Amino acid sequence: MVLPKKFDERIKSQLGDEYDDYIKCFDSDMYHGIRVNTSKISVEDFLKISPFELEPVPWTKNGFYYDHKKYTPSKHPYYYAGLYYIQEPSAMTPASVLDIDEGDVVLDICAAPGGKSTELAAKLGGTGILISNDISNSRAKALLKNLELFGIGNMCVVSEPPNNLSKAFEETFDKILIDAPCSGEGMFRKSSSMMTAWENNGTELFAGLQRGILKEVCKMLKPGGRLLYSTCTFSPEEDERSVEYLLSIDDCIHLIDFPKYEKFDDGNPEWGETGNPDLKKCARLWPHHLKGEGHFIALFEKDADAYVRGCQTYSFKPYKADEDFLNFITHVSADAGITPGRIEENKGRLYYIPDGMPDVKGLRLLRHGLFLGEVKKNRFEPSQSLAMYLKKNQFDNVVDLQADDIRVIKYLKGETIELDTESADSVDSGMELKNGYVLVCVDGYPLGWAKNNRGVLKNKYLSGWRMMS
Ligand SMILES: C[S@@+](CC[C@H](N)C(=O)[O-])C[C@H]1O[C@@H](n2cnc3c(N)ncnc32)[C@H](O)[C@@H]1O
Repeated sequence: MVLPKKFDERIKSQLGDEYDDYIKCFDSDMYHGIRVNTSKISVEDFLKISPFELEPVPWTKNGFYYDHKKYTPSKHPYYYAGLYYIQEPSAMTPASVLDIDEGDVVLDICAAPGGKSTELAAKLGGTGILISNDISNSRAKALLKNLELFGIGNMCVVSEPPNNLSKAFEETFDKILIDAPCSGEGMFRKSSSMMTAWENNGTELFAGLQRGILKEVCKMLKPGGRLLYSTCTFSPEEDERSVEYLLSIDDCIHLIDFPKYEKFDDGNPEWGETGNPDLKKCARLWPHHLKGEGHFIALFEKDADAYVRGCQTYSFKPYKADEDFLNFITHVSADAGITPGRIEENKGRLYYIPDGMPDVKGLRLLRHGLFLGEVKKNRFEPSQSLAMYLKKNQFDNVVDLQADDIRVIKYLKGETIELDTESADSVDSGMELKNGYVLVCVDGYPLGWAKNNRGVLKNKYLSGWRMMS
């Protein structure tokens, strides 16, 4: 492994005696992990059905290592059911360190493709709101898909530069995550292209970007709110010195401690410019100390005075439901929480707007709330996101197949499937399958829609989500 020369010199001086241990890491493969989507399934229940042998990631409750030579979790039907996210284990740390309380309004400002947003959303447990942003529109599309796959409805996906967000969301958020664009030194083992990018860009470019983001983000945090800053790089300019930058521009913001796994290192005041001893409150994850690729984490809190500004909530003209939609929604149980008074219509597309949604008008939105489906001539077509949002028992016409049933793969590939009426595929005992929309599930977890006509299921799985070969 030939590391970029400038990086090699710097890391040698940073690590001193530990340099050789760090270099030895490149003799072995990177670590691979999955993180259980606790908004769909508890860790305990997932472990009962897990198709993979798993080993816990010691610093997060729902993270596990898997053997990537043995398993391909991205091809299993449970992945399509949104039961887990495939994530490098140290990247699981930021969202696990940022505590989320019921009803929080949360911003993930550099969110794509959603590794941390999906966990923040799961921690909200259907309460509050998550605003997930990424400056790159194409990356924000992948973010939206991952949030929808996770079954998240109380969210908004935005693609804006931070200065536009800070104009719209003054002191709005209880929690903010900045998983900053960085030089990615912790990704060198994952891909040698990261080293080429490092050589082309260096660390200064990212340090500048990070300061631009931090400057805007501190304006959006509520008094008493918490902000987590993370990178997957080791360079002091982007870690301790970015933290010092934030402390220098806002007197109300200070670093706070958080519980650290025993193999996390403290931040290093000597790598900053001010020698601020509080930098020890940050955490550094090094690949030669633990089973992960590396990360840097800093947790901040904004001083709270008596006054906490509320946020202006989104106002909309509630949709006057037409008959086709009303017919469909009778099949959805009330505990799914889709109250007709909070539905907005835009050119035939219906969105459920969760309570407490901030005013997002004027922003470049990819999604606000839960996309329910489209009203077409004489019919309502439910969306893929609605299928993923619902629990099996919240729809009254369900086909539940087992993961090893060949028809699951056929369904995910977009094929028509036939039901074996003899063996009663609809697991809901006594429930007779009706013609019309059915929620297709795998082992009790929704995958998408199909339209039943006497045991023949016409495939309605979203074409862009289909399983390839
Ligand atoms: C480290 S990645 C985020 C990974 C993501 N948090 C996850 O866990 O999947 C950084 C992201 O920041 C985005 N980005 C870069 N500059 C930005 C800016 N000024 N404002 C918002 N996002 C930005 C990039 O497009 C990139 O997707």
